[in-house]
Formats: sequence, structure tokens, C-alpha cells
Amino acid sequence: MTALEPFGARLRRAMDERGPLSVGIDPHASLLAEWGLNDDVAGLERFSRTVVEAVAGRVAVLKPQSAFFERFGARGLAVLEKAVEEARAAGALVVMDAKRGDIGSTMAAYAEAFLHQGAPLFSDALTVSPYLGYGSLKPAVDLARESGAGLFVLALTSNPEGGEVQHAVRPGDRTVGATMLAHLAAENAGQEPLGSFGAVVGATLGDLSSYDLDMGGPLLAPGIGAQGATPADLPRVFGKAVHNVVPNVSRGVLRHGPDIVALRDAAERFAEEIRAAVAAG
Ligand SMILES: O=C(O)c1cc(=O)[nH]c(=O)n1[C@@H]1O[C@H](COP(=O)(O)O)[C@@H](O)[C@H]1O
Repeated sequence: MTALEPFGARLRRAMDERGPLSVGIDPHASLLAEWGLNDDVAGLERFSRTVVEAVAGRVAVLKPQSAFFERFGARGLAVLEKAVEEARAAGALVVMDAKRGDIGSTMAAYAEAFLHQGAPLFSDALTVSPYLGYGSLKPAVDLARESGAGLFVLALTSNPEGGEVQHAVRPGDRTVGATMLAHLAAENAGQEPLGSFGAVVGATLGDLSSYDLDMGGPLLAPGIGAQGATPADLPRVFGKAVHNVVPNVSRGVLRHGPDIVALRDAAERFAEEIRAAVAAG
């Protein structure tokens, strides 16, 4: 199978053409109820199809959260496969949020599941956890390069508990989070206009000026909306790296469903605020 154009280049173009917003597909049981849907596979399918129909033709990225689909077993995964296919057909890049991480030999199988072209759940990029050691991700890095896919490596997560691991200082060295950013900078070296190996850095984190966020790849920034961050926070948190930020909003958009126009308008409002904040930053 021929490799796709590298993910970083495809993402840069999508961000330039559509704006950088990522909308999450997170079918929480509480959202299914708010939308008047049953907490079953039919409700899941209706929810994810509605989100795809509302925004996949407009935003750069759709980020399905696999846990909400895995909850329903094989039939949930079938819904996820369909959502990936339809979102990509509508021109959105799909970042599969599965946060996989394991010893290298098992990581190779996770990579096959999400990053091998032709796999039922092939996605443009995958979120991965480096907390078995960055080197354990090598099979995913290698397969992503081969396929033209990308990775988003958890570096500085949006949740308040993340700091105990990610801000920990290695003896005689930098923090664990900074170490992950440095590994990614090495992966992305020489990749123009943007590398394919991104970091997850929460928009909730406040001042990150002690971190070198300019690592040549995209920064997936969850936390806007339900977790309390706003588009206006982006320049303060990300500094000059703000132009490489893909801000994600899940519940902040999804709570406006099931009406397609209301969902679309909500995404458009976030997109507009993000555009203004980035331009000012
Ligand atoms: O990798 C992620 O996407 C992620 C990393 C992180 O540090 N924090 C975080 O919230 N996420 C995901 O981003 C989404 C945030 O959802 P909302 O808080 O509803 O906008 C969820 O799917 C989370 O699993």
C-alpha cells in the first residue's frame, strides 16, 4: 500500500484551510440521555452519525474517544469504524483517542490496529501513552512513518493529577513531560511544514513558559469548554507555539445536540474564538 502524505503536512493544510479546531466524539451516557437517545448501540450510532454529519465537512480534526464505543463491545467498535470512515470521507482528519501504551512487542499490535492502512480502524493519528518509556512507542513511530499517519504522545495532560508524573524531575535532568517533548522534537527534526509526531498538552495548564513547546509537531490541546479552559487562554499557555495548536472541544460542542444546526453553530463559535485568539497571540 502506498504511504499517505505525512500526517503533519496533511494536518497543516487542514488547519490552514479549515481552522485548527478538533471536535471530540465522546458519547457519554449522560449526553445520550440529554439527546433523548437510549444508552445502547442504536443510541451510540445515532449520536456519532449526527456529530459526523454536523461537523466533519468543516473542522480539521474529529477525535473519537474509543472508550465510549468499546463500552458496547464488538457492535460499538463497528459504529466507531463507520464514524472513522465517514469522517475521513467528509475531509476531516481522524485522531483516534485510544491512549494506547505497552511494552514494545505489544505496542506493535496496537500500532497495527490503528496505524496500518487497511486496518478496520485505521486513523490519521493515534493518541499514545509514553509512560512505559518513550522507547516503548517505537513500533508505533515506525508504522506511522511508513503509513503517513501520526501520533499524539501524552506529555502534559489536562487533568490535575497529571503533574505527579509529568512534572516529576528526573535526577540531574529535566521533567518527565519535558523529556517527552524533547523526544518528539527529535522525531520531527527536518519535517516541513509540520512534523507528524505531536504532543498532548492541556489547555488548562496555565503558564508553560518553562517548557519548550516548539517541538516541530502539532500540540493537541484538550480542556476547552467542560474542563474550564477558554480559547482566550491559548496564547498565554502556548506562547509562540500557538500556531501549531489543535484545540479540542468535546462536551462544550456536544451538549448542543442533537440538533445538527445547533451543533454546527457551537463548533463555529469555538472555531471563531480560537481564530481570533490565535491571531492576537
Ligand atoms: O488525549 C486526549 O484527547 C486528552 C488528553 C488530556 O490530557 N485530557 C483530555 O481531556 N483528553 C481527552 O479530550 C477530551 C476532552 O473532553 P471535554 O472535556 O468534554 O472537552 C476527552 O476525550 C479526553 O479523554
